[in-house]
Amino acid sequence: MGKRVEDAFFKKVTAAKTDFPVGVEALYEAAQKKFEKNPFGYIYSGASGEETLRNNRRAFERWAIVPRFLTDVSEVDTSVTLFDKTYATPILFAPVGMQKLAHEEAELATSRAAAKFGIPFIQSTVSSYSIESIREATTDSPKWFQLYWSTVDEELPKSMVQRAERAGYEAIVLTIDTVRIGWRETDLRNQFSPLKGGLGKANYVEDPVFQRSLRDDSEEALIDALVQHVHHPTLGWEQIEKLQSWTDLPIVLKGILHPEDAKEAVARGIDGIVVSNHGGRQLDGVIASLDALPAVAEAVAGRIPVLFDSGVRSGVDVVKALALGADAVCVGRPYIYALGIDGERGVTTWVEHLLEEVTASIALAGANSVKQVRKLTLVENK
Ligand SMILES: Cc1cc2nc3c(=O)[nH]c(=O)nc-3n(C[C@H](O)[C@H](O)[C@H](O)COP(=O)(O)O)c2cc1C
Ligand SMILES: O=C(O)C(=O)c1ccccc1
Repeated sequence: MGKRVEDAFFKKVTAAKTDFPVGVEALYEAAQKKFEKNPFGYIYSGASGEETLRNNRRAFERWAIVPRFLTDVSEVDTSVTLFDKTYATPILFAPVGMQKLAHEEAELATSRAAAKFGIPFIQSTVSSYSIESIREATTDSPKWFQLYWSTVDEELPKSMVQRAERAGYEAIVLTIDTVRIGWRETDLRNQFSPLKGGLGKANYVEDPVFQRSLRDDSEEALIDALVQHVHHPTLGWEQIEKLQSWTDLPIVLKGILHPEDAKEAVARGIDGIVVSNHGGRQLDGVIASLDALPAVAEAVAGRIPVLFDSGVRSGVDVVKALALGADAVCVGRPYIYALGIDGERGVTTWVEHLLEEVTASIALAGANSVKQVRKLTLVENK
């Protein structure tokens, strides 16, 4: 007898019909039906004319995989090693704030779903549940903390980093592309601001440093302080040096698009970067994230991990991003749609589909590990 091959597709297609939407179009449509108009607008939309949002997807469609055959792909190793830790898949959940917009259980549900697969959950500074309560919900699973700097009081980011460290988080992801919020026309039309609604306050209200910045105990004072702390237009390398002095955790800069910024990060002892344009939500008209990836990966030349996000919607997309130089890939909106559609169960089903597609795609491309995926040939479609 030869090796028995597990074909997840064959099993699924012959099993009882799944009631969860299959594929990105169906996921989007189901989410649109389920969500209220304004939160949905906030989640799906991009900045200004949404040129970058569209280009993030177009960039994926421009690349084509040139597969190899007649190699043994009976076993596919999807694991990756980042900062000396090995994770079962090359996927991470991108930091998405205020997940109560999608579901009452918010990050408790998404972090639990991620935990089932050993997927690192990157918790946002503006999450709906605090660092401590998410830790409680998912004690042993890998979690990273995304930091928004505060220009108003630098003791606040320091305090948050220390809380994340105490809670056993494994890395700090400093977002550098949100010195202020992008020009979001859908939200302007809808007059919608989740911060104004008090969402995203959980990490702040539980922080003693934040408490001392409140002028009184009104809801208005709280929201005012929240908005003040989130913006950080003076963020620079000087502040990053302070961050490095506060923690021994790996520091990852999220939002790199220029190879020179990537080189600077390496030179300054940064541990990792995320090539990202924030899902087209910040400056519209910037380069598609996937178009920025090859040059950034070349500049980094394997010295630190290069992560990628913005526009990943399928297992094939994951393979393309890895082949173009990413060491691992973050997904944003799709897991939030799945959360809104069916809570923890929805996110779990969506991840199952994604991972099965990742494995099938790697094998069909003629690779049997992430290392081999990174050597695949990709060409630009004519
Ligand atoms: C609703 C929403 C909220 C987000 N909140 C944050 C956040 O708090 N911090 C952060 O660094 N990025 C945030 N992002 C950006 C994501 O981390 C990620 O860069 C982006 O969603 C990736 O693109 P994708 O949605 O096309 O996968 C948010 C994105 C969305 C859609
Ligand atoms: O909406 C976002 O993309 C985002 O990153 C953000 C930034 C500050 C406050 C709330 C959300």
